[in-house]
Order: sequence, then C-alpha cells, then structure tokens
Amino acid sequence: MAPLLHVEGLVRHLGGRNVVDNISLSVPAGQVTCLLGPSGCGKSTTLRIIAGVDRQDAGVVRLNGQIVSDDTRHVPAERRGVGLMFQDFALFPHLTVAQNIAFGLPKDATSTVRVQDLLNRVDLAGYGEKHPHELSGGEQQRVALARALAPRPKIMLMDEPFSGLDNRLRDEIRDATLSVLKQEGTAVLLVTHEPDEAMRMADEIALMRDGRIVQQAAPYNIYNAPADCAAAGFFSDINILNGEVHGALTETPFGQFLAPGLSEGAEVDIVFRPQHVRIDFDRNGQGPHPTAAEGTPARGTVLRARFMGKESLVEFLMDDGTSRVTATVPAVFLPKPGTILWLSIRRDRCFVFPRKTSAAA
Ligand SMILES: Nc1ncnc2c1ncn2[C@@H]1O[C@H](COP(=O)(O)OP(=O)(O)OP(=O)(O)O)[C@@H](O)[C@H]1O
Repeated sequence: MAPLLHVEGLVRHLGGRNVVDNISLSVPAGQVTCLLGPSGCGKSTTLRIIAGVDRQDAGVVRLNGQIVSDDTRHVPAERRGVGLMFQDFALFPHLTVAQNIAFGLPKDATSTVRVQDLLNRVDLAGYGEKHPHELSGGEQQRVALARALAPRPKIMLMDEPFSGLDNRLRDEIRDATLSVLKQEGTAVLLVTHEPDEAMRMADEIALMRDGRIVQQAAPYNIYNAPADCAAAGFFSDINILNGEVHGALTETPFGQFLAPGLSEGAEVDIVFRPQHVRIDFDRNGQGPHPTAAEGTPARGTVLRARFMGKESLVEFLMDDGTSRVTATVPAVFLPKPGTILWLSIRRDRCFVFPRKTSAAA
C-alpha cells in the first residue's frame, strides 16, 4: 500500500541557503512519525510545505498517492484534506467549544453527533457551550485536537502542539492525544525539538539537522544504533573517548574496540551513554574480572558526584590521565572526590564513529 504521505527531494531556499535540503520522507497509514531536531534545523518549514502554506523550490509532495505539489501543481492548504495543529491553538474566541469543533463540518445532524463523540473522546463532555476563554490551556489544546480531527483527516500535521502547556500537564496530555489519534486511526507527522516527546509519541523518528534527515528509524533503533556522534548525543548525555585506528582496532582504557572500515591512523570517537557504565566494588579494589559483555575494567578517580533525584551522576578521570567518564548510578551514591573506583562499560552499547573535525561537522 502506498504511504499516506510521501515527500521526495524537498528543497526550500530562504535567506541565501537551503533551510530544507533534499528531504525525502514517508508516513504510512495510522503511524506517528516525529520530525525531531534542534531549533532552526528546518522542521517547521518542511511541515508548512507539506501542509501547503509554503511552497518548495524543488521536490514533490504526495498525499494518498496523489501529487499535491510539484514544479507545476500546487493544491492549496484547505483542499489537501490534512488536519493542522500548531503551537498556538487558534480557537475562534467568539464561538463556543462545540461551534469551534463543528467549524469545518457540514451543518447537519451527523455533525452534531460527531461533535458530541469528539467531546467525549477528548474528555470534554459537557463543555460544548463554554467559550475558549473559560478553559484552561490543556482544555483548549483538547478542543483544538477535536476540531482538527472533526472532518476525519487521514493525516494530521502537528507543530510543537504541546509546547505552550504547563510542564506537569504535558505528559498526561501527550498520552491522551496519542490515544485519541490512534483510536481515530489518523497518521501523524509531528514536529518537535524534544527527544523525550519524540520517544514517547513516535512509531518512527526522523532526526533532522541542518535541513537534512540524518536518520529515520523506530525510537528503540535510533537510540541504540545512532547514525553518528551528534545523533547519539541528541537523546542523552554521552561519554566520548578519543582513539586512533591501528590494524582496524582502537585502544581505550576499557580495552580495544573494532573500528571496521576506517583507515589506518584515522581519529575516532568511542561513544557510550552514562547509564551503560558500571561502577564495580568487587574483589577488594582489584577490579572485576573481564567479561565478554563488559570487557576490560578500567580505574578512575572521582572528580565529582551529583545527586539528581532518582539517580546520581559520578564523574571520573581515568588512569590514562586524559579520558573523562561519567556514570549514572541508580539511587544515592555520592563518593568523595579523590575516591578510586573500577569501572566497566557495556561493550554492546558503545559506538565507534570517525571523529568529525569542526570544518567537516
Ligand atoms: N522567510 C524566511 N527567510 C529567511 N530565513 C528563514 C525564513 N523562514 C525560516 N527561515 C530560517 O530557516 C531556518 C529553519 O526554520 P524552521 O522554522 O523551519 O526551523 P525549525 O527547525 O522548525 O526551528 P524551531 O524549532 O525553532 O521552530 C531557520 O534558521 C530560520 O531562521
């Protein structure tokens, strides 16, 4: 089956550069895809082109297998049959909640039923006669969702739809929104700069940087097999050890790592997340036995330890005198600076990337 949304080779030239630089992307029916990336990487521009409120300089947008925009054709936004939801909910202040939701529907009995059904789904039964100013931010967000879903769009385009909400409410509203979208079977392309939001909402994440998609994969895969050092670092703090390739291997305080396909003498980064570092207290300070999974243990001196609530962060200077490693330790563990401890790392959670010089980054 053809994907609901398929874009190919999108380019948008603004302010003397390509802010969207050859983007290709598909969203299948019923799936949530998150366009994730740092501020200014071109996410909103991509979404606006797909919505039809901006026009690309090159490339094709297909919805339901039909071309809606290319070099010669451009179907206007209101005729694309997509649901739109942006950061500001833009409800009509003079209309009631029910009238807002019914806005894009024909004026008949089926619409009244549809509005009631949506009010129930977004947990606002009994709110139909209120006006937007009488509602909280979270309630307004739910009205905006109901309004966007009312004409049963097959796809919703959402640009940071939760960013105006109170932090404490946000998780709850994200989950409720996702559940309504899944019940309706609506495909979603959601723009966000927050990795946690993408991990929580997405079936698939398209990670953007400088106008390009650097990786597209399910959250588990993008987290556990990042395309490069920056992709790894976008989702959590990371440790980076510097190495050099000799005979397809690179040496680290934690033993050798394979560096396949990299040339002799190439500089590499060995990257791993703090939660994959284990502090070992065994064998009276002799260090743990090497294991296949954790490899060679290495000794480090505590530089500082910080209590973070449900976990502690402990920073080490390794015995080689240059490598620094941060470990996340569940619960409270706050060793004094100067304490010497043995560490091991999950070798299957380490990535070896060629080092990017700033000129090539
Ligand atoms: N009309 C314009 N003229 C010149 N530059 C523009 C124009 N519109 C957007 N840009 C630039 O294009 C880049 C991408 O903007 P865009 O809003 O798509 O990014 P974004 O990833 O959605 O960022 P944010 O998360 O901050 O909204 C930005 O650097 C922005 O300054």
